[in-house]
Formats: sequence, C-alpha cells, structure tokens
Amino acid sequence: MAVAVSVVQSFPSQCFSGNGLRSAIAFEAEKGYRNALGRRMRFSNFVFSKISKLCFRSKHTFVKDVLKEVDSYGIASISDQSKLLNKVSVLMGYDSLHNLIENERAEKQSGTYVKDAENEFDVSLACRRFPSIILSSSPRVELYDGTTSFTERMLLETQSCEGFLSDTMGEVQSTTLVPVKKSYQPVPTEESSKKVSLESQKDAVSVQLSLDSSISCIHGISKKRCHQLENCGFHTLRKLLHHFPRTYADLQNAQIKIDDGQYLIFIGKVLNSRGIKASSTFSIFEVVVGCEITDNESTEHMNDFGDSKRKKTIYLHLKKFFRGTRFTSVPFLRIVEDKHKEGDFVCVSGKVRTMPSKDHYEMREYNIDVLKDENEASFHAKGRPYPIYPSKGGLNPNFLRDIMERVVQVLPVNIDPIPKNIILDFRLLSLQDAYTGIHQPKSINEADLARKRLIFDEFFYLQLGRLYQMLEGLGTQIEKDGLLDKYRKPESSAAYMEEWSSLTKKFSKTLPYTLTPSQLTAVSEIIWDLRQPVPMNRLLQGDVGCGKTVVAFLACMEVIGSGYQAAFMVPTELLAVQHYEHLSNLLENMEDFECKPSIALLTGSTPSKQSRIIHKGLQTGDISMVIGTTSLIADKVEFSALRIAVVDEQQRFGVIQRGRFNSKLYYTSISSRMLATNSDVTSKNDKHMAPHILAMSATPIPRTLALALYGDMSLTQITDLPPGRTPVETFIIEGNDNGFEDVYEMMLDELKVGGKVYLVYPVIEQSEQLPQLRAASADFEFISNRFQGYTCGLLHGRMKSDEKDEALRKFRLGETDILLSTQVIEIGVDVPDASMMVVMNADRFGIAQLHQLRGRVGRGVRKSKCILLASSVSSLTRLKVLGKSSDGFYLANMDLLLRGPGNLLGKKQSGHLPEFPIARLEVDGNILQEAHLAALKVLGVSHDLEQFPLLKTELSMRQPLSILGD
Ligand SMILES: Nc1ncnc2c1ncn2[C@@H]1O[C@H](COP(=O)(O)OP(=O)(O)OP(=O)(O)O)[C@@H](O)[C@H]1O
Repeated sequence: MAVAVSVVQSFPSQCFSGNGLRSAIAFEAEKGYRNALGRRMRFSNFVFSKISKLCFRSKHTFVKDVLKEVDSYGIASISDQSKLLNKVSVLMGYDSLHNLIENERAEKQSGTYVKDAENEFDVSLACRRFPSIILSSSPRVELYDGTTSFTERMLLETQSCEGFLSDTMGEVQSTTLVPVKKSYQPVPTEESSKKVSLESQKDAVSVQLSLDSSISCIHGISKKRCHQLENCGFHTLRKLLHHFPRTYADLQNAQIKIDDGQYLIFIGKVLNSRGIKASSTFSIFEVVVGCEITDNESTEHMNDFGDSKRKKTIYLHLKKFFRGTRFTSVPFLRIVEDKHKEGDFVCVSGKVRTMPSKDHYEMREYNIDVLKDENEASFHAKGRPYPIYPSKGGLNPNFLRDIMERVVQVLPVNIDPIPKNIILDFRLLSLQDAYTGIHQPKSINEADLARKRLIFDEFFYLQLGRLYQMLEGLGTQIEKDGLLDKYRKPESSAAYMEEWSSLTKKFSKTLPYTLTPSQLTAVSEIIWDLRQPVPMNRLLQGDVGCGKTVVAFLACMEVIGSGYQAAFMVPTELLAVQHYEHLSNLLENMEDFECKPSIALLTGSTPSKQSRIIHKGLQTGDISMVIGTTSLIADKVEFSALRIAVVDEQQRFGVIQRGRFNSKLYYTSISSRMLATNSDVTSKNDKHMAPHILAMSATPIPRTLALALYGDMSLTQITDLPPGRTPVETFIIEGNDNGFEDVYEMMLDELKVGGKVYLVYPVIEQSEQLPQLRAASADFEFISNRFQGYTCGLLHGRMKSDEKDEALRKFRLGETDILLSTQVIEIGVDVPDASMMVVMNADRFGIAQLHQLRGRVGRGVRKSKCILLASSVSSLTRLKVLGKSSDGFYLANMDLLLRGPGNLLGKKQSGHLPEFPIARLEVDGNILQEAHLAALKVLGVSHDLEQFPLLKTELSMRQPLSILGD
C-alpha cells in the first residue's frame, strides 16, 4: 500500500492525461483482451511508450514494475491484463478502469470530447453549463453518490488540499522535497495542513534552497507552469521574487454601494460550497458567502432605535477553476468543498464583479481566511494589502500571487548576505522578511519596510561594487583608508587650501573681476585634492552662469605650475572655441611672459597638419594645456605628463569616455619644469598615476542622482552667483496669435534699447507630422521681415562648425541682433550682453533644460527677460514653476520628480544610470545615502571583502566586477 501511496503522489495524472491513451485503454478494455497477439503487442508498445515518455521518473520502482507488466501485456492472462489496465487508470486519476471507460463514453456523448492536448475546457462555457448557486432559487447541486472508494481514500491520505488549491490552474508535479506520508492520517484541516506542510518543506528545503535555485524546485509546480515561468524570464527564485507588486489594492471595507472592479474586503458566513466536475478534465469550485454590510454615511433610513446605519446582505460567489483529470476526482472535489463549511465565519478580500442578480457578486481573484470567531473579524476587517503584479507574458495574476506565496513560505531564514550588525544599525528587515513583506504584507507599513530593505539592497550593492573597485586599484593600506575616510565625511573631505602655486596666483590676478566666496572655496578644495596621493575624482556643480569655467582654469594652472599638463574636454566645438578664446584673452593680460603657459585648441575641425603639431607638442610637453572635444581622448593623443583632465558638461559624455583619461597615465617623478612654483605636488615616489578628474555639470544634478551616477565622486558646489546679476524676469505665455503679437512687441522694445535677443526653436525645419512646432530655418525669413532694420542670424546643429562659430561670433560682436537658434546654445554659450530669450513651444523642453537655456541670458549686468511660449493652455501649469524659481537645484529636483532621471539626464547620460527595479531615485534618496554609508562601513572592516564571503558572492552575482571606466 505504501508503494501505491507514494506513486499516486509522485506521478501525477497529468502524465497520463492524454485522451489518446484513455481512448486506447477504453477500447482495449471493451473490445480487446481477445485481440490477436500482434494487436495486443502493438497496444502494449503504445502504452509502454506513453508511460515512459510522459513519466519523468521512470526509474521509480513502481513505474518500473508497471512498465514490466505492460511489456509482457501481450502474453498476460485476461485477468492480469484487466488488473494492469485498472492500475494505469488509477494512475491517470480515474477511480478505476470502469470510471475511465465511463468518462470516455460521457465525453463522446456530450460532444465535449476533444483530441489529446486540445482538451481545453472553456471557462465561460463551464460557467454557463453550471450557473452560480443563487440561493433559494436553485438547490445545492449534488453530483456524487456519496460512496468513497478505496482509491479515493488513498488520495485523501496522501494529498492535502493545499497543494491543489494553490496551483489553481495546473496539475501538481511532486518533487523529492516533500516527505511521503506512510500511514493513514485523518484529513488535515486547513490550518494544520498548512502548518505541517510549511514546516516540513522548510526543513527539507533549507539545506538546498537558495535564491538562485531553479524554480523547478518549488513544491507542487507543474512542468507546464515551470516552462511558462521560465519563458517569462523567471528561471530562479530570485528572478521570480524580484517581480514586485506594481501596487497594492487598498482594500476598503465594503460599503452599501459596490462598484464593478473594486478591491474590497468582506466579513461573512459561508452559506454554501460545491465542487463541480464540469468535464473529465475541468472542475469548478464555488463558495457562496453571505455578508451583511452597513452604510455608515447614510442617515436616510433611521430605524426604530434611531440607528442611522442602513444594512443589507449581499452574496459573494467565490470561484476557482481547476484543469486536469486529477482535479475532477471525487475525493478532491470533496476536500475542496469541505474546506469551507456552511456556517464558517470567513474574511474574503479581492476584486468584485457584479452579477446579473441583484446583490450578487462574483470573485475570481480572492483571498479567503477562515476566522476562529467574531473577535478575529475586527483584526481582519482592517484589510490586508492585496498585491497587484505587473502583467508578464500573460501569466494569470492569481497564479502569480499563489506561486509567490509558496516561494515566500519556503524561503530559508539564512539567505541574507548582509551582515547582522548592518541590518541592526540601519534598522532593516531581514531579507526573508522583506520578500514576505513585499509579496504577502499584513499591512501597508510592512510592505513599506520590505520595500525599504529591497531598495537598500539595490543601492548598497551598487555603492559597494564601485568602492570595492576603487580600493582594488589602490596600492597601500594607507591609501585605502584615506579614500574611505574621504567618502565617509564628504563635507569635510576637502580642506581649505590657501596656499596656491605662483602661476595660479598670477593667473587669478589677470581676471577682470574678483572671485566670489564660493568660487574661492571651490578652487581651494580642488587644490587641496590635487595634492593628495590618490587621484581626485570631483564633480563641480553650480547653477548656470555661476562661473565654473574660471574655477576649472585655476585648477589647471595649479598643475601646470608644477610642470604637468592639463586637458579640458567639452562636448561641442562651439564651446571649445569659446573656452579657448576666453582663456587666451585672460592669458594675454598676464604680465609675467616667462611663465605664461602654452595652450592649444584641438577639435575634429582642426586641420590635420596643425593637429600633428599639437600632438607632438603634447607628447614632448611643449604644450601645457589643450582644450578640445572628444578628439582629446583619441589613442593617438599622448601626453608627456597629464595631471588633470577637466570634463565640462560631463553629463554629455559617457562613463567610458571619461574613463579614457584614466589610461593616460603619467609618472609622478617628473621633474618640475616650472621652477617658479613653490607647490609640493610632486611625490618622491617614482610610480605612475592616473590623472585627476574634475567633472563639471551645468545641469545641477540632485545629490541623490549624483551619488547613484557617480558614487565615487566628491562634490564641490558653487552656491552663489557673481555680483551684479539680476534675476532673469520670466514670462509664461500661451503661444496663440495674441501671445505672439505681445512677444514681438516686447522684442522690439528690447532691440530699441540695444538689447540682443535669442529666439530658441524646438526644430530646425518645419515637419509635416508636427505642424504645431515652430522651426528655426522656416521662421528666419518671417522674423527678418518683421524686424526690419535689425539683423538676424541662424544657428543650428546641421550647420558646419565654422558657420556656427561665425554665427555666434557675429552675435557676440553685435553684428546680428537676433539669433534664431535651436537648443545647440543650451550648453555653455556665453554672450554676456544677450538680454532677452524667447523659447518657442517651450513645453517641448524639460524644466532643467529650460533653466539651462534661460541661463544664456542674464550673464552680464544687463537686466534680462525670458519668455516661454507654451503650445497649449494645458502646458502652462508645468512651465509656471520656472516663473517662480530660478534655483537650478530646485528645478532639477522638480524635473526629477516630474519626469524621472532618464529625462532629466538626457538619453546619453541616463544610459549609464544603473537600473533600479524597485527604487525610485526621485524619492528614495535617503536610502541611497544610508546604503552608501553601509558600504563604507563594510569596506572599512574588510577592504577586499574577504571577511564577508557571502557579500562578495552576492556582489559578483549582481554585477560582474569590471575595471572602472570601461
Ligand atoms: N566672480 C565673477 N564675477 C563676475 N563675473 C564672473 C565671475 N565669475 C565668472 N564671471 C563671468 O560670468 C559668466 C559666466 O561664467 P561661466 O561661463 O564660467 O559660467 P558657467 O558656470 O560655466 O555657466 P554655464 O553653466 O552656463 O556654462 C562669464 O562671462 C564669466 O566671465
């Protein structure tokens, strides 16, 4: 008997459910036995092949025995043949051979017979054939004769309903992880069955299960389901568990008015339950729950006692559908019926669907909890968050919820790689609790805590990985400790350095203005960093026009003063030329001719002969500083001693491009060529070192984002603007006929008093697809005619670089009064006396982008204005934020919140932003900071993570370690 028991459990009927086999057996039993030997042999071969093909554990003793018997079927006696067919029928989920034959007949007669795998019974058809129980109008459907056969009892012994019920739409495939019960036990109640199976699973699996175990080890999952999950990319438990709920339905306690599709929670009594065998492979389970609901708000129907609450009873029809012959067996249907007995007090939550009969509602996605007594109701009535998963590959949401529940229940406790003290210090949930809390929360608070822990993990491993790689690149323990210290206290990581090199001092004297306090602090911080034994990796941020360029120039002078070289990389040729001219002008004013550094401009448009000369000069060290575009990082550009690389508008470059400078190493022992310096930059050790990197960002990046993008960068911020700047007056106007007329009037007024106007367009040419967009080229003639007596210029990305330079030069020199441009001027263009900007179709630009554009005016002492023309009334609201604030950090934060990091950073940069499946940078900044601290803490204890092998493994699982900058 024990053998039979284990077999029933281990070899699900699904393996034998093909109608072909059933028909063959039915035919053989009815017509066969007396068949000719050859025919019987053919039948036995057929059965043999079916069983061996379908049964995944054909080595099991019982199956081996069955196969042996099948093999000798052709020569067996009639009674043995009959016994064997009976055995195979039972294995197929039928009560007996007789039952199999009946089913075959019934299905053929009812016309529901479909060949083999096509035997899919339509749910709606089944529902029509077996309408819901409408109390008092239809009696309880009795489908069974009430006798429980021996085989049924066997099934009762070996299967708790739980396995079946949770795999609502699939058949069960047992795994070795579940212990087989050897002796008869009473049918367990729901509570006890759950407990026993959970504990035993846990014990059994804890040794073997890990987050990266295959999903096939989930108890009771069918092969079909397994494939389905794998096709959706859920190959491991981790992958599956990381399919997080999109949201949680806020289960409301049901009120008098119930709308279709609402997620509600009800307390009520089971009035009826039934299991229906709709076909040989399809069954329906229905529970009817009667709930009394009150209307707390209504005061209309006062009763005799002055009770203002209206009450009524509604009926919930909870339905589940099962596919597979095993689920149509009498014992199974009995068990599911008995799970919810008449009179049971239950709490039901889920999505309601209205039914044609008044006050009757159907629920197909639901949770049901049997309550001990009425006292428990108040606890449940508070509502449990109901996870709603993002759809994936057409997976049934109920199935997803069920499978998550099962996985969560068997997760071992010891899966957490993060050390216990970090968990305690940062008040985190354990990983196991976090997975439970996110998929099966008892309250929203629990879901929040779980979410926090999982977000923490996303950030933590990112920070840990980055810091780990940086530490690996450093030689000594002191350097490593120094680096960690630096990141531990970012605010005090740079000391104020008053002592500048003589070249830096001389250069600062050539400036036509005095540096603002914030510029001074920034220069000093950078100079301090330049003198550290580790390469600097610093991000210089500041609002538009705050004067970052000069700070970077001063940093370059500091290294040039000690005999090293500097490179200044910008994203456009326009900007390279502008910076080159700016620096050349400043250097011209320098009195001491002797120490004047030689500078060069290298862009894609530099003639090749001149490029060769520049390459040579950089190689020999004759050129101290080069300004250029990405041509600077070309392999053929070799430096004699590159000590600092400034990357302006660094968000326009990828990590790889920035990282390329790291390969341009220099030897720290190089002798100082500029003897005038008294700085102490050079180290005594003769070793090579990567250059210092000073990145500059014009789009202020919120601290959170900066940390996520460049967790390895120190931050310097310029917080004030040069004196004399008046805030740009911003107008937000709807771009209709009247709006344009007003704007043209304002432009005329500005031009009359000698102002210069930028007109910014979203596109160069008019497009048929987007006729509402104003185009720069198309408008040129119109604007020229409209503003006769004033000259117009055109600037856009499709022009040749010398044409662009020329257009900008003319505008700067006042040869043109109006510059029609696209967003090419957004970055870095500096024409201090430009006093007005009009942005057409301003809603096409992001808030941070508009702030950048607006920053092109108001860069001098002239009072400036910026007019944002909205394409429609609806877009006015979003733009109004620019009218209210001129703080770039605030606006960047707003943009981050409104449009997310991808849009704020632009395509290129956001491509380098790691993916965070659950975290949202715009709101989870504080968790990122904590994760950063935690990573520092861990690495502080063990630089190479040798003391935390689990963390190291997890880290390499999550992000294969790669060399920085590549
Ligand atoms: N301390 C200062 N006092 C007066 N003017 C200054 C000062 N510092 C810089 N400037 C001037 O302010 C203008 C803007 O400076 P700069 O181009 O360096 O700004 P930026 O921060 O790079 O701005 P953007 O991000 O818009 O490119 C320049 O014309 C520069 O000469």
